[in-house]
Amino acid sequence: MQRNITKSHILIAVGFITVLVLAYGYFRESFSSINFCKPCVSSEKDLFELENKSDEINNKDKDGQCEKGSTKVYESWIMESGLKYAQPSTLTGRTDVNAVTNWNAPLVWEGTFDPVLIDGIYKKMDPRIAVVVFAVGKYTRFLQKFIETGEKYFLVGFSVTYYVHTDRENEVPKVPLGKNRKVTVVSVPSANRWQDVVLGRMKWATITIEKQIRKEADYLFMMDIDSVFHNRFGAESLSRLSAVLHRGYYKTTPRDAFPYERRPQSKAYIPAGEGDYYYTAAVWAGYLEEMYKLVKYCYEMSEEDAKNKIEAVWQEESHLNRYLLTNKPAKVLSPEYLWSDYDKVSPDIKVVRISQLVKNYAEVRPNGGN
Ligand SMILES: CC(=O)N[C@H]1[C@@H](OP(=O)(O)OP(=O)(O)OC[C@H]2O[C@@H](n3ccc(=O)[nH]c3=O)[C@H](O)[C@@H]2O)O[C@H](CO)[C@H](O)[C@@H]1O
Ligand SMILES: [Mn+2]
Repeated sequence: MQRNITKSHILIAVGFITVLVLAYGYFRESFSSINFCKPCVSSEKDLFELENKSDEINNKDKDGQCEKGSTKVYESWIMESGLKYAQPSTLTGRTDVNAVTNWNAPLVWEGTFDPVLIDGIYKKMDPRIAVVVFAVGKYTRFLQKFIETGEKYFLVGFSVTYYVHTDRENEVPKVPLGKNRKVTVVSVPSANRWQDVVLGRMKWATITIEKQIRKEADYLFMMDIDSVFHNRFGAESLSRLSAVLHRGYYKTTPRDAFPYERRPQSKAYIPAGEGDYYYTAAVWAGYLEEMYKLVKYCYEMSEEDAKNKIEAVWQEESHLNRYLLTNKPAKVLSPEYLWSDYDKVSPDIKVVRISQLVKNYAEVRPNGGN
């Protein structure tokens, strides 16, 4: 009897200790997560929500405060009081285009936002924007115009850093920059195939984000360098994840005719009957950590493909489209956010904000071709 009682006691005691240990683990996590980093927000009134508690904890400095930029900016929609702008209407607006996706995300066109208001809202959050571009081999020739026009039109008044990845550092031009804007040069190896540069962007961007950008930015843009800004490209482009409709397929192309990867052997495979839109890989953007996840995904999937001796039909663009099929973007940007000088501007494009240059593929690429 004595022995039985002792046994039950031991069992109860063990059970009790287990509960205590589990409870400790649980509460420890909750306590850490509610100890969030107020000093990271630019003012008391700017209520950035902070997520991903583990990142947040890891990034605290020795005073227990967050380094600026170590957390993600979560969007508050607080407007500066007294800002003057036109009254919004519930009845009038763009009727020639659809301004909302079927998952209820904004589809952004000229005329669907007020530039003063939207910039005002985002400026209040004071986000730091990273623009990741590659200029490998002869593509350094595009840097001057890209940065020069970027300074005129791209997120003017915001903090912007262009991370120029190149194998020809001495060819990076010195372009006069606005306040809180700079160029950071990152050295990458040369390549013999343009396909390797294009895909290599995913690898090198992953590395630069891990080593540097993560500490320095809240939003990240991935962009082709062979482009020129022509008009305002502002805060309406910012969201958790923003993708741009490819100008070639946005009007009437049936989804089965999108140039998705169609071979099941590739990780980028999208079967017939699926897909929303065809997005370009020449402009995509989002919260730094969301973009990190996506860039790394494209890198890892292309590595998987390489192991299986396959390369997706449009390289990282195919993987991007595969990802965005299941992970819907928070904003879809119209082709105003990447047009091409090869194409006549269509009447629904009221403003070309940035456009790809006509280039001699055979001359500019290391292995020619297009
Ligand atoms: C408008 C559009 O849809 N663009 C996509 C299309 O690119 P494009 O045909 O516009 O390709 P591209 O020649 O511009 O290459 C993409 C980018 O890679 C860099 N680069 C490329 C080659 C090189 O030798 N050095 C160098 O720096 C540079 O930043 C360039 O802008 O197809 C590519 C994949 O095939 C990518 O998905 C591009 O995003
Ligand atoms: Mn391009």
